[in-house]
Amino acid sequence: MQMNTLVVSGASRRFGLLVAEHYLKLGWQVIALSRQSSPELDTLVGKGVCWLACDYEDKASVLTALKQIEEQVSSVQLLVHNASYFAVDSEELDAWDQLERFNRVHVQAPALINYRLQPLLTNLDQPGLIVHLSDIFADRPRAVHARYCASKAALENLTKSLALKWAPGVRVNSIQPGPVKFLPSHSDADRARVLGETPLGYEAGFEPLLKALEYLVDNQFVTGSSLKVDGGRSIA
Ligand SMILES: NC(=O)C1=CN([C@@H]2O[C@H](COP(=O)(O)OP(=O)(O)OC[C@H]3O[C@@H](n4cnc5c(N)ncnc54)[C@H](OP(=O)(O)O)[C@@H]3O)[C@@H](O)[C@H]2O)C=CC1
Ligand SMILES: Nc1nc2c(c(=O)[nH]1)N=C([C@H](O)[C@@H](O)CO)CN2
Repeated sequence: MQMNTLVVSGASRRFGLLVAEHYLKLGWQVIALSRQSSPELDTLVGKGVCWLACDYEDKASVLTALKQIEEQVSSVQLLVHNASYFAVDSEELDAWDQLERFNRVHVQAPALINYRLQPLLTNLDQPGLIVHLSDIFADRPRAVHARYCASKAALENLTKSLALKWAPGVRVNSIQPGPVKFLPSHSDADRARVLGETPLGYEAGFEPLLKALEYLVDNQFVTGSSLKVDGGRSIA
């Protein structure tokens, strides 16, 4: 029986690393993309994960990774675009330059990879699945993150248009996380404020996102959908 193949970006740490580890344990062939590796990812490489350098801001880097993927596999069952650049609207970068960065990471690189790997994902018996990691802020933006939110909103729209375009051979869905895991840069005050705005009121970690991903993998009748995993923050 042919081995399932996962391609996941932003795999050096946090949620991307968890996804790579999870599917490796399930016996999948895992192709992990990131700008650099990490000690944790190196450990997974030692267990069989294929790491490819891929900078979502650099088209040449993405094209090189795509060539390497096409040389290694003849089909892909799951493609997870997790890579993300998260920042407030910059004082240093103007809207043009900062949106250039956000759009490359959240829109252009995912689109370039999706279009190129679509033939490897297409299967009428068991459609390949593309999952975009989006954000609840895509639908209900935060002023301080206006440019980040705009790029994630574009990713949401791309999710739906590609789901229409490539059905029934490929399914395309997004996951919209809420405050699942803070960054070290988040102050105690930030954390308290955010959790105060979240009805379930706690930092859930990445496991709920993994459960959402598994649901999308398992449920063959879901495409063009966005799954919110946010402790209720988007309705507060
Ligand atoms: N954590 C949370 O609470 C929330 C997360 N999300 C979304 O969920 C996803 C996972 O979240 P989380 O793990 O916290 O994300 P991170 O902020 O940890 O970023 C994910 C990865 O993106 C990679 N990355 C950044 N820039 C680039 C680039 N130019 N090219 C390639 N990779 C890049 C980083 O790896 P490296 O630097 O090694 O390249 C990093 O490992 C993200 O898409 C995020 O936007 C949404 C809302 C809330
Ligand atoms: N790439 C990332 N995007 C986002 C993160 C993150 O850690 N990495 N975190 C959030 C949370 O909503 C956080 O800001 C708490 O509200 C949004 N996007």
